Amino acid sequence: MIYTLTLNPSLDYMIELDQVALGELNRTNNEAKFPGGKGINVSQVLKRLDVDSKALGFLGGFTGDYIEGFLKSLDIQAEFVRIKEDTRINVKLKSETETEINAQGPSITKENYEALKSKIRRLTSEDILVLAGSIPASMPDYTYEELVKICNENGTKFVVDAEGDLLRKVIPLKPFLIKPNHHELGDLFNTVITTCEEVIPYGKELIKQGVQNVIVSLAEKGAVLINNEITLIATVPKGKVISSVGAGDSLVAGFIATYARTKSIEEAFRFSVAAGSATAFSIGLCTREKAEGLLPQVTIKMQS
Ligand SMILES: Nc1ncnc2c1ncn2[C@@H]1O[C@H](COP(=O)(O)OP(=O)(O)OP(=O)(O)O)[C@@H](O)[C@H]1O
Ligand SMILES: O=P(O)(O)OC[C@@]1(O)O[C@H](CO)[C@@H](O)[C@@H]1O
Repeated sequence: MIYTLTLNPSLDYMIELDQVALGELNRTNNEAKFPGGKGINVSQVLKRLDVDSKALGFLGGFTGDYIEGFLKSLDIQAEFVRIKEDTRINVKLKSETETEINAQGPSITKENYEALKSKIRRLTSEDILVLAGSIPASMPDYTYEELVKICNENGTKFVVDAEGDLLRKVIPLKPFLIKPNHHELGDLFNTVITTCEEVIPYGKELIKQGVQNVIVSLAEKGAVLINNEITLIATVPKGKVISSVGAGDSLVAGFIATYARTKSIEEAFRFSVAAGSATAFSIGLCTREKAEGLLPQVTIKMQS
């Protein structure tokens, strides 16, 4: 079974305005609410690709009820630890450019965390755990490290989509896949990366340090996959970006779903890029049809 873990889910409140005038009253042209948080998005895209998963994490308050109800209506299995405070609300503002304001998240008690850990302890070598997104500010930055050590004890494969120290600390623990974007990769190595070619030496260094597969996304500039055997560079489809929220999560879901079906890294990478772009070109997350429609535009080049 595929499990997704969202320790800091969100109700994503998307608002569209022609222009934002700071310090003035602004009125929207359009608004929408979505259940969000990276792991929850991965579960939603997996569902659209006909792959079942179970969503884990923390949910609380009216925002937590909304997300739980929404997942239920989509027939996505979920087993969240209920917490006292409200799940956060993240604001996604679309005007001439995209701006995101992500909240820090609720307090998590020791009991909440213990309850979560006991769920992770039940996973086996047949399972895969996707740890995605930030963690509530009240939790320490070794949280993912602690959780993936439990995975390693039980032979559970794991994928991490996170940034900064959360990501850094899991690298030696041999994740099956990590998916930093080029900014996040640059942060890991204290440098600035702007092209697919510049990604390669840093990606290879991550493989040396223990990562099994790394996909680095560079939005419209392409994506790079590196493992012990191959380095692949993908072109990205062209189109009108409606909202890129969840594009990275769709890439992760597209990769996992296709790899599970075909065991081909190259096919999985190609579909993952199409799925990421299909989301960027949609309101909300991609559909299977939209991703498949973009596949012919994704070309893969093998690098030495
Ligand atoms: N402007 C764009 N045009 C086409 N495809 C895009 C664009 N932006 C994102 N994508 C698609 O989405 C994938 C992930 O995008 P990106 O590199 O922005 O990841 P991310 O920063 O993790 O995304 P996010 O955090 O917004 O979910 C890209 O590999 C690409 O397939
Ligand atoms: O604050 P985090 O956890 O890093 O990111 C959370 C978030 O921006 O990621 C998803 C898109 O990838 C959104 O649904 C959500 O609001």
